[in-house]
Amino acid sequence: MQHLGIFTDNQTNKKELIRKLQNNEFSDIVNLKDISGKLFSQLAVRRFMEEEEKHGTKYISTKGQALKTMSSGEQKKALLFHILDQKPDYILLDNPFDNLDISFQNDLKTLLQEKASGTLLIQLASRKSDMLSNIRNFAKVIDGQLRILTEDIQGEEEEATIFMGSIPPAIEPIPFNGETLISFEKVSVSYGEKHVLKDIDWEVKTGEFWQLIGNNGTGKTTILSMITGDNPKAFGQEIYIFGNKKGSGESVWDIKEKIGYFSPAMTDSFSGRHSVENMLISGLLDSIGLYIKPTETQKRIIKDWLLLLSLWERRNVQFNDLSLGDQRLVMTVRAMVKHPPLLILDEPTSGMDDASASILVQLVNKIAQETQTTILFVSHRKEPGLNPKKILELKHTDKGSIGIVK
Ligand SMILES: Nc1ncnc2c1ncn2[C@@H]1O[C@H](COP(=O)(O)OP(=O)(O)OP(=O)(O)O)[C@@H](O)[C@H]1O
Repeated sequence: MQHLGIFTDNQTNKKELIRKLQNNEFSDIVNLKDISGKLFSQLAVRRFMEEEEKHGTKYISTKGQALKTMSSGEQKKALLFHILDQKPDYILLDNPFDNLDISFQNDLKTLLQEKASGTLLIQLASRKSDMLSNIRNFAKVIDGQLRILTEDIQGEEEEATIFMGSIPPAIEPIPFNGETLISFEKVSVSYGEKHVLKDIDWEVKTGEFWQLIGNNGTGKTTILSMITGDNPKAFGQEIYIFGNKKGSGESVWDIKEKIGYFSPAMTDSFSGRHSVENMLISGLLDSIGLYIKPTETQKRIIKDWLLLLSLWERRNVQFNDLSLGDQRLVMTVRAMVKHPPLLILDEPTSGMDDASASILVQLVNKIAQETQTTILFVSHRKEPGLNPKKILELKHTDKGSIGIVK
C-alpha cells in the first residue's frame, strides 16, 4: 500500500489541505475516489465532545467516562479505537502524535503499522521525527499545490534564530518577597475509584526553571488546576501557593495576579480582531478590549518586546493572521510582559513544527536566564533545547501518579 506522509509547517493551511484531500482534489498524488475514510484529528475529538454535550450520549467514550473529563491523550486513544472499529479504507491522520506521550506514541505506531496492510494511511506531520517509519512517499504543500518530495528532506538544516537584545524589564514589579512559590506535601487526588495523584511532595522556589513532565493522564493538568485556583480537590490538603494555604480564604485574584499563564487552548478561543501590538498591550492592562489607553511607558516596553521578536514591522497585523509559531511567541510574551513571579506555559509547543518550536524554546530559555520569574514549563515530551534546571516527573502507579524530582 502506498501510504503518504505530508509535511506541514505552521504556514500550511491545514483545514484547506484536509478539505481538498477529502474531496479528492489531489487524485494525481493520492486517489481517494469511491473509498471510505476517517479523519483522526484534534478537531474530530472536539466534534465528538460537542455531540456528547448536546445529546448527553457517550459516543466514543471508554468505560463510560465522558470525553470532556479525559486527559488529551486518553481522548485520542478513544478516538483511534473508535475509528479502527469502523474499518475505513483510509485514515487521514492529522499530527496523530501531538500531545501523546512516548509510550502511547509507540502503541499507536505499532497499531497503525499492523493495520497498515489493509488501510491506506495519509499522515500529516509537522515534526519530522513523528513520521511513521513505514511511510516511504512524502509530499509537501508548495504555493498551494501538493508536491511529491524527491529530495531527502531529513537532511534539511534547521534555521538557527537568535533573539537580538535583552528581555525588556517590568514596568512595576508584582510584589512577592517569599522564597517558596509552590509547596505540596503528600498531595493525593482521586475521582471515586480512580487514583490520579499519590503523595506528591514538591517545592518550587523563586527564580527556578522547572519542567513538569509525565505521560498522558498522569495528572499534569490536575496539578496546574490546583495551583491556579480552580480545583476543589486542593482544599484540605497541604498545598501552599505564594505562602498561603490553599482554601484558607486567600483570594483567587491574589493568586492570578502573580501568575502569567499560557496554554494553546487560549489562542484557539480568540475570535476578535486585534492587532499584534494591542494583544501585547492588553497583557499589561488585563483586558483585551483596550478600553484603557496605554501610557507612553507601556507603549515603549511593548515596542521593545516587538523588536525582540522581530515583529515591530508587523505590529499592526491582525493577531489571527500571524503564523501559528508567531502567535505562540506573542502569547508567551503576553503572559510574561508584567514579569509575574510565576510563568506557567502549558504544552506551549503542541502542534508546532520543529523550527517554530525551537524558536519558542529559545525564548523561554532566555526569559529564564535574564529575569527573576520562576518558570513552569509543562509538556509530555522532552523538548529539544529546553534547559530547565529541575524536572518534576509524574510516573503512573495503580495508586495514582508519584512525583520524581530530577
Ligand atoms: N472529573 C473527572 N472525573 C474522572 N476522572 C477525571 C476527572 N478529571 C480528571 N480525571 C482523570 O484524571 C487523570 C489525570 O488527568 P490530567 O488531565 O490531569 O492528565 P494530564 O497529565 O494533564 O494528561 P495529558 O497529557 O493527556 O493532558 C486522567 O486519567 C483523567 O481521566
